[in-house]
Amino acid sequence: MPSLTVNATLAGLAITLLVVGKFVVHLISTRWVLRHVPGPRSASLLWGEDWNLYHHSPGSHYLDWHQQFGKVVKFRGACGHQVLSITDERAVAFIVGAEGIYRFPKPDGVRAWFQKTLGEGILWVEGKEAHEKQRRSLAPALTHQSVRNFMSIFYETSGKLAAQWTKLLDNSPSEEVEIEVTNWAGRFALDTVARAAFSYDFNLLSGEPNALAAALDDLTNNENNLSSFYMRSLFLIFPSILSIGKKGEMIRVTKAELGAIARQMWKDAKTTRTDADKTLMEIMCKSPLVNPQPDVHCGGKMHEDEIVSQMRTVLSAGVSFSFMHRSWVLYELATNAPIQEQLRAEISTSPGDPSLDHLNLHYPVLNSVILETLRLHPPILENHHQASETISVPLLDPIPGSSSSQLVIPKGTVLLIPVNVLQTDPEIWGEDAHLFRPERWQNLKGGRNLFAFSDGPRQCIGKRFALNEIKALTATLIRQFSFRCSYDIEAFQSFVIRPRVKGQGGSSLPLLVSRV
Ligand code: HEM
Repeated sequence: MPSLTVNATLAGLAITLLVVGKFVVHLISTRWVLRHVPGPRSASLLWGEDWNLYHHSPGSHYLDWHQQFGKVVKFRGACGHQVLSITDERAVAFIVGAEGIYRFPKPDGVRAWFQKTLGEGILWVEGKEAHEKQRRSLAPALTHQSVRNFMSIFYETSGKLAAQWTKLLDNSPSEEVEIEVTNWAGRFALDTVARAAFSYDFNLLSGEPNALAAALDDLTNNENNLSSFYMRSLFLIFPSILSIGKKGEMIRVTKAELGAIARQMWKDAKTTRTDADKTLMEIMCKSPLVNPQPDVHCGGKMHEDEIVSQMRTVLSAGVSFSFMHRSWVLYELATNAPIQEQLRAEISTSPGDPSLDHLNLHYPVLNSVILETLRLHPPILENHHQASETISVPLLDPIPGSSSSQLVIPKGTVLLIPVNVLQTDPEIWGEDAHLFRPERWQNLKGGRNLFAFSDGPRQCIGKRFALNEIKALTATLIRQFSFRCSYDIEAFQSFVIRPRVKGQGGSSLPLLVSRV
């Protein structure tokens, strides 16, 4: 027996040494290949730049570094691992485009996060064939026509939110009430996406507490505490950290709860035949990939677990990626009174709820406000990738001191595309790029694209859904309410970029709301 224990200990030691040895060899060889790439000196031996990145205004270091070192910057993350931050247009287009995207998958840690929280759905899947299969099954549910059909849901949930805010004003002795907008934006997002995806009504807009909504929020709300920092910093190199502690338990519980709802909805969709393709689930159900014979009930090519992961993914992406955008739109309107007035005047020209086409074609102020907010407040700050092999990437501008228009990225290197740097580049957006100026979108001469939804074969498949949902909500709210902000609000790094009252912990956006 003792010899068994000794053998097991020796085997454990050997495995640890092997893993550490591989990590060290990787560090040394990567450092050698990337030695000519400029970047900041590491602030800490253990945490590299992670501590600074986490505790300063989101993205501010990326702005400084790219201004100082150019369009390819090297820095160290935790335990000395090298990270490349890339804004070179040609390199970015290559990495996220058809040629690069499957050779630059998501880093193992990011995939582990999606697998543990959502399952093996489209945000987790890698490899051209497997990804395209999942994407084809979802795409019909998020086309222009499908989103057109969801407009009535968008207006209905927007109306419910407006009714709740009216009730708060009715019950207030004052003509103005302070409303914590991020909480309502989360409720709105979950109710809307669940209605569109499954015809399921969480009824969060009733204002009652809801355990699932709270769990989803907790999962992605970091509040700059130490344990969140360790988790965020280490999961890219040691993905197994996601299974431990309070956060690990939270991840398991939320995944199980979302899964139970998705499974029930899947069962209902299999047994309920409808003539109209109403929900995302029904549309997926009729996809030939899911159902080889469209006239029989669902089943067949996609496994039930895959469908459940997919629905969990849509719910989570539809909420977590997008609900802060709603908050930032209201924040920008509250702090830019003339633009708020302009928008209200534009919306008031239409008596009822404008159709999707009408919204997109005849409301230039609304459209520019939505895009300008996404430009200045991209919910996802960095787009992460990892080289699956050693790859030579084309550059528009050679690295300073070099004449080569190619950058060799060693296998295993983690790289990121800082969205805030791309979207505030003065060369593209002008010297006032840091300012909220929606009118810039009305005089566009082409060539200016947002990167907030990424690009290429893996760009956001819910982009149309997200944009039209926020337009319906903004049009509904601006007609009825006026917004002011009396706090100093700052952005902070969480899963997405959230607002909070300056110096306070959790995410919050208290706005003063009154009737128009
Ligand atoms: C403002 C709102 C949103 C933003 C900024 C956003 C942003 C993004 C980004 C950057 C990606 C690429 C992630 C990557 O692989 O690196 C993505 C992917 C995705 N998004 Fe969105 N998203 C938003 C809303 C939505 C909504 C409302 C839905 C669903 C209804 C959705 C569903 C998805 C899905 C399923 C993917 C995976 C696509 C794939 O891998 O092929 N998103 N989103």
